Amino acid sequence: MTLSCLIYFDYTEYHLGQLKAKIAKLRTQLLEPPKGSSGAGEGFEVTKFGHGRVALIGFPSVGKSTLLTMLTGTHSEAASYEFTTLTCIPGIIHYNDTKIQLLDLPGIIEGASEGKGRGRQVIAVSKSSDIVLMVLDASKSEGHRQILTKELEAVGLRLNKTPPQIYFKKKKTGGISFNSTLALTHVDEKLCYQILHEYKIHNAEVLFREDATVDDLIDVIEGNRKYMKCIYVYNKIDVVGIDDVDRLSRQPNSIVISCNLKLNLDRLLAKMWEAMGLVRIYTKPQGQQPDFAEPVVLSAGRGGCTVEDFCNHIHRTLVKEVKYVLVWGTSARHYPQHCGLSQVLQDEDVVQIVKKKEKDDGGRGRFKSHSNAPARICDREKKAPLKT
Ligand SMILES: Nc1nc2c(ncn2[C@@H]2O[C@H](COP(=O)(O)OP(=O)(O)OP(=O)(O)O)[C@@H](O)[C@H]2O)c(=O)[nH]1
Ligand SMILES: [K+]
Ligand SMILES: [Mg+2]
Repeated sequence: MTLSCLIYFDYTEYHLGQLKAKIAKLRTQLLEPPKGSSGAGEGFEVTKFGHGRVALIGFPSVGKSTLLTMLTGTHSEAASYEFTTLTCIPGIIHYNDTKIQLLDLPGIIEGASEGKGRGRQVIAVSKSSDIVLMVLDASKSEGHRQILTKELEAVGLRLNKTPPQIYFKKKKTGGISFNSTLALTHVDEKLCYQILHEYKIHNAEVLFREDATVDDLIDVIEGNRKYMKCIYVYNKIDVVGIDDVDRLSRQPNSIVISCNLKLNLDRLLAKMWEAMGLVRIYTKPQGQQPDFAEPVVLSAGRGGCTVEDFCNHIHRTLVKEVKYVLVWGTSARHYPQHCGLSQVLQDEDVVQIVKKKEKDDGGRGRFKSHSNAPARICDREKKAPLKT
């Protein structure tokens, strides 16, 4: 069913929508890196390493370098003057049997997205990361968080947001078909046409599945937005009052720390790990103990990490050979559970692949010694021991 828009838009609304589309278009053109370059620039071309990448973003002198040194042990010069750091400095965090690359970056200021300071390079590096830690000085203006969010939004980064629920597909013919599954209050058919017209799109299918805004529609048409998780890290809580600490720590996606007093750094690591959505899978060869020393580490992504993702990670042709898999862990209803390729795996699951030509050994040779098994599996086995 199509619900057309019931509200009345005046001229200003249409005009504003068109203007927004024009600005978004120009910005995209402006930000395109020159052909053949990654957009990062000298001092910023750091090779990816480990199971995930985290960027430290913030105003100058909020304590980014101090934090990198504390969390990774890699020294990054810290000092009381602004712009101490001028390039990208990588370090490694070892956490939960995984390696996370942490990147220290120069401080950025208002206007960074337009190239002020090393803003462009810093933002290009953040875009290549899996999550962002926005480091803020707890004693400074709270407006800093909004300024930085705006700078990152200007270059297509969307922090702690999910992609708009708008289906959009360009067509070769047929004109524009505009539909929605609910009443819309921000965009109507005419406004949508005008915006598509701005992009010289005359044939397309548009379906609104939520009451999205003009900005959401432009994001979907532009298609190059990056949706990332961001943790707001309020540093230097040693110099502010307890009321401020309390207030800041209650904000969503936020954590308060003090590098000087080594306060709350373990909680920061746990929060960072959680935000990264990594899934550790332990493999168990036929008739042998699981390999608890080195997990296969995958990113859960939006749809979760499936058995198929796991197989593809090991070898690209493996999927074709799989009859089914045996799974132990929180994703299994009973031990071991026979699963297909679509089973969504969870952190610390144990997986044994049974290939088409192989005989199922029933998961034998498992967990004789539980000493180094993931805690969740040990707990479960204590309650209902496995038959071997
Ligand atoms: N009081 C207090 N000072 C801190 C803390 N962490 C860092 N600092 C100080 O803040 C100053 C700036 O630290 P840096 O680590 O250089 O900050 P930065 O964000 O890397 O700065 P730029 O590289 O210039 O952007 C230094 O004098 C640090 O000693 C903290 O937890 N409390
Ligand atoms: K500094
Ligand atoms: Mg620094």
